[in-house]
Amino acid sequence: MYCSVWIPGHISGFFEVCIDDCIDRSGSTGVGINLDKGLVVEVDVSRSSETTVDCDGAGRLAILKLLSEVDEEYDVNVCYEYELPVGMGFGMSGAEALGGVLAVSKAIGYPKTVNQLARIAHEAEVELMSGLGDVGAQLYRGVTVNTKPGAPGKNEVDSILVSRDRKVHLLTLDKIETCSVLSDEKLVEKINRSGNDKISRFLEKPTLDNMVKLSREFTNEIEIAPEETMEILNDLDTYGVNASMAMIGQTIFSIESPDILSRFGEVITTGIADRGPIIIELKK
Ligand SMILES: Nc1ncnc2c1ncn2[C@@H]1O[C@H](COP(=O)(O)OP(=O)(O)O)[C@@H](O)[C@H]1O
Ligand SMILES: CC(C)(COP(=O)(O)O)[C@@H](O)C(=O)O
Repeated sequence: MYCSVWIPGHISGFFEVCIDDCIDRSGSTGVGINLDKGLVVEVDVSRSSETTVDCDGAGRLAILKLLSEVDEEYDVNVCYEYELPVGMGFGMSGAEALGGVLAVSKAIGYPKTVNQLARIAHEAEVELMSGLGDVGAQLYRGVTVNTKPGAPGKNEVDSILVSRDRKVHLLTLDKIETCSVLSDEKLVEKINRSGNDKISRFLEKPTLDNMVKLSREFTNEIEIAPEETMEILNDLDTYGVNASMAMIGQTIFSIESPDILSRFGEVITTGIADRGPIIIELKK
């Protein structure tokens, strides 16, 4: 049994961490952009005497959680085709988890709604601290505004529509392990103070340009950007380019002037996703 799915990449511009004992209330609020580059997850599944899943991280945990709900045992072979780099703030761990459960449920014919599946992926992400709001946002297209934290179905995600020709330009520098930031209490306090202010101010003027501007203020205030990233952002200021850091990775994103951005390294240009997850192929 085989299934392949596609999940959009997601950049968070600013966010607030909201951890609760109950997974349905645990996650984040914040504003982000779903990209038309993302992750393809392919799974090959066969019946077995013992369940095995041959990948790591959020994808593995999410698939194991899903399979713990069924009586049969399966061998799951997982293959990822990353259209964006991992660990650089593109929600690839969320895409692994969401893509994994969507593909396996289809492959084994275990019917569940999108929110039921996404809740499992969200739970895996929150348990590993590899993401908080990505899975909830990745179900949608465009620019997402997460105003109530929690598992998909219990959270509240609004969005803004932007013209199809808007692009996002990305300069990827290095990885930052998401859980290393989220497990630092002092840092989370700083993130939450700043994030809360940016979300309110975004809602007063919900535009893509304002999103990038507020993201940049957030980046300045939370002080997690490594020196090289901050230097490039400051240089971009002198050229009048509105840019910020993708949370949480050493990636600079901008919605203008790819020519100026490319003076600092190779630039990836992507559109803004006009769809959420899709099933590419299913073979029983
Ligand atoms: N606790 C963990 N154990 C194993 N793998 C992990 C863990 N946390 C994250 N990962 C894996 O590390 C990679 C990077 O995750 P993350 O830092 O969340 O970056 P991204 O910004 O791409 O979502 C992903 O493949 C994810 O599944
Ligand atoms: C910013 C982050 C907490 C992590 O994002 P990533 O590093 O891309 O997994 C995200 O999940 C969010 O809640 O907005």
